Amino acid sequence: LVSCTKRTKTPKSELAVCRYVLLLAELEAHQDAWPFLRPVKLKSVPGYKKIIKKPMDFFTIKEKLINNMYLNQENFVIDVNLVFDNCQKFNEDDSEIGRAGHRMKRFFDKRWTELLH
Ligand SMILES: Cn1cc(C(=O)NCCN)ccc1=O
Repeated sequence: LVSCTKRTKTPKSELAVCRYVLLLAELEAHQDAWPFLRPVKLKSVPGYKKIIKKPMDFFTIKEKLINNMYLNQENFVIDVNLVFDNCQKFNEDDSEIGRAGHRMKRFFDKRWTELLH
C-alpha cells in the first residue's frame, strides 16, 4: 500500500490509507460482519438486484482500497455507509441481518471518530 517510489502520495493520504486498512480489518473481524463480507448473491436473494441500486460489501471495499481507488477519505466512508444503508433498506430492523447492520454501523461510527482524533 505504501508506495516507495517518487510517486508517493502526500504523507497525509498515506496515513489516511493506513487508517482505512486498519478500520476495514476491524469491520471484517467483527462477529456481526458475516452478512457483509462478500457481495450479496443477486441470483439467490430474491428482489435484491431490483431494490438495491448500488450493492456494496467489505470485500469490494478492500479491493478498491488495494487498487488505490479511494483518493479522498469521503469516498471510503461513502462506500462503508452504502453497505449499512443498503442493509437498512432491504432488511427489517427486527431481523437477524437488520440487527447485525445496526450493530456494525454503530461500531464503525465509533471507531471512525476515535481514529480521527
Ligand atoms: C447484507 N445482506 C446479506 C444477505 C445474505 O444472504 N448474505 C449471505 C450470508 N451468508 C441478504 C441480504 C442482505 O441485505
